[in-house]
Amino acid sequence: MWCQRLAWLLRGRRGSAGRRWPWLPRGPGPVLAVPARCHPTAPASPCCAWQLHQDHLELRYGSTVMRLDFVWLRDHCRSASCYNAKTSQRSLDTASVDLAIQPQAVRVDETTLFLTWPDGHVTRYGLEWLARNSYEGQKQQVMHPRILWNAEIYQQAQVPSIDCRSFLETDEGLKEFLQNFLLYGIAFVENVPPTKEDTEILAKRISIIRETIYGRMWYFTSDFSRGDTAYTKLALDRHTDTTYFQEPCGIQVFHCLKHEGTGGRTLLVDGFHAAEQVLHQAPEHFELLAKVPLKHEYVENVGGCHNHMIGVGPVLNIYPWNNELYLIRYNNYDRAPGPACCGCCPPDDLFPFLQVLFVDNWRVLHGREAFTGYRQLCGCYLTRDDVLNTARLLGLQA
Ligand SMILES: C[N+](C)(C)CCCC[C@H](N)C(=O)O
Ligand SMILES: O=C(O)CCC(=O)C(=O)O
Ligand SMILES: [Fe+2]
Repeated sequence: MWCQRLAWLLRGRRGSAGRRWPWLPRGPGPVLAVPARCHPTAPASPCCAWQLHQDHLELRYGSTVMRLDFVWLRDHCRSASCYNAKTSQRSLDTASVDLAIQPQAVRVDETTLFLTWPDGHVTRYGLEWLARNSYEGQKQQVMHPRILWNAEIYQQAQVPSIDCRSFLETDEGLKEFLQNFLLYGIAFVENVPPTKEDTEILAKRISIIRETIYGRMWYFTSDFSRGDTAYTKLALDRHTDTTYFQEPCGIQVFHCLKHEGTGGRTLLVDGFHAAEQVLHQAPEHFELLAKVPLKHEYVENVGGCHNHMIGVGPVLNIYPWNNELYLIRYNNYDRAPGPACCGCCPPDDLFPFLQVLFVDNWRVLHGREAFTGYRQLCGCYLTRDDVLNTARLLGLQA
């Protein structure tokens, strides 16, 4: 049961959350004078009918049957005194709504629901708006469309890299890039001059750079300037970064500026795909990975750098209200002493890259092969909200 529900949530659909608005009143209350019977609206809109119940209105609009609680209907009123359309903010004090409120009169025409409340206040709702914003309407929407991948799926999909100029200069280029990023959790920009400054321009096109203990834009090479394996020539097995932050960085940008030597290829694993495999093959392990909190820490005492960061959380982080997996925290290097963790990362996906790579650090694990010679990368972390904000402004579902 748990297993099945999670299976489709991994692919980014909305769950049938167990409980509806838990803060709404339930149980006996005054019964409406209007008997519960069906009110078809004008013959011109046969697709809409409604029925009053004790604490809610049932409204059928097209194929959507909505259960609209009276408190919800009063609270969401879009009249000028209840809602500021200029700021898109609610002005109504929700706490002032009588929890036993019932409308005095209800009318529905082809496009609009009209409610008159006991104090005479009138609320109007567009039926389209209700269908989009009601629980039932939202439940049907795909919240975060995703394509889960392994090496074969990703290669077959032939996801194009976006040209740097198109990314920087056109909304279409940026939108295509973000669509790929949202679907796969990784996306590439090609033909970027190999400098930190050019990489920064790309980062700023989609987000705000998240400054961390590593700085804002960083360079790194195998000089052990920081107390971390990333600053060596050693292989790095698959991991997500900053697991030792309370909120791990949302997105990581990598740009390989120079490599005179061998090896050093980037490994990428879609952690959500891996989680899905675990869910099917060993649901009890999935549950363990979702339940057992692990402590991660970053203890650094190298040169002038002194840091002690701690972040705690399970490997698989799941929203309790809809069972959606939203964040993977997996870094065996940075796991602090404590309970053991089950390895959860099946096959490796290998990517040589010279382009700028954007990685969803909440979903996709990265690593690298050991290498020889001089290898220099630059990059930065991005704030997740700002990337999603840019995507939404371009009309994408994020
Ligand atoms: C990316 N940059 C080189 C700046 C830092 C690397 C941080 C490495 C750390 N072990 C972690 O996984 O979070
Ligand atoms: O050197 C690389 O390609 C990646 C190193 C790494 O994991 C990191 O910097 O976060
Ligand atoms: Fe890393």
